[in-house]
Amino acid sequence: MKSSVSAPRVVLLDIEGTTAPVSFVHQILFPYARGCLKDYLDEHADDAAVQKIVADVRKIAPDKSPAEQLISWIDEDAKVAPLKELQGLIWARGYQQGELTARLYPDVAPVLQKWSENGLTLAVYSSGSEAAQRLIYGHTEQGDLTPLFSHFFDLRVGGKKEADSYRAIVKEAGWQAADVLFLSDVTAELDAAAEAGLKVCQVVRPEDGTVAGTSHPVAASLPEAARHFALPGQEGA
Ligand SMILES: CSCCC(=O)C(=O)COP(=O)(O)O
Ligand SMILES: [Mg+2]
Repeated sequence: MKSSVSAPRVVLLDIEGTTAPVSFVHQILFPYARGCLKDYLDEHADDAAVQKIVADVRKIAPDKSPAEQLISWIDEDAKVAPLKELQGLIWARGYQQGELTARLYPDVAPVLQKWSENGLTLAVYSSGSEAAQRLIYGHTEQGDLTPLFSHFFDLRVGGKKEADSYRAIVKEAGWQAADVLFLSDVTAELDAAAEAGLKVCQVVRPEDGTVAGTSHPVAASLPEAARHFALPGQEGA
């Protein structure tokens, strides 16, 4: 009997914990930004982008020095737009100078290639800024993967735990919610996406120690997620 459930046409992917190890983000990227932050703010004090970031930080936290506030946010892993914008600017220098290379899980690049070759639309939704997303996929150990993606969504559409953010994404991209599969390691993000009508799957990477939830399908890798949703790229699941 033919299934009445349609296969996804679009795969929307979280980054940290889904395509890139938490350890790469927390042990490489965040410390790199933390170490350079004060010097970067001083050296780029005249740049319009930095001035906007500092003004945005002052609006949120008027009683603290912007640099100290930004460092506190890094330490708390706060998903705050001005911090994410600044991290993207700082990491750009690291990638350009060859000090940073993005580590993805080994299954990721082959599956993304396979999905793209088979006509699936691929998109990113991460708390990291669009610039940071383009950097990470532009400088992977497997080369530049940015051409595989049609859209890069960040906190400008809203927080990842808000259903309205997913509604805004499908509207902006002109997709039908039911055609989109969202992959993330975070249950609250999946709850929000499911509330907006997206298909969802939790990626539970053993290396990250992610705790599996009970309300959504679970996969230990992208090939396993492909198998759940009858997508190509199931080899290696
Ligand atoms: C875009 S790479 C850096 C990721 C990052 O800054 C972050 O906060 C991770 O958030 P995600 O939404 O990808 O889990
Ligand atoms: Mg994540």
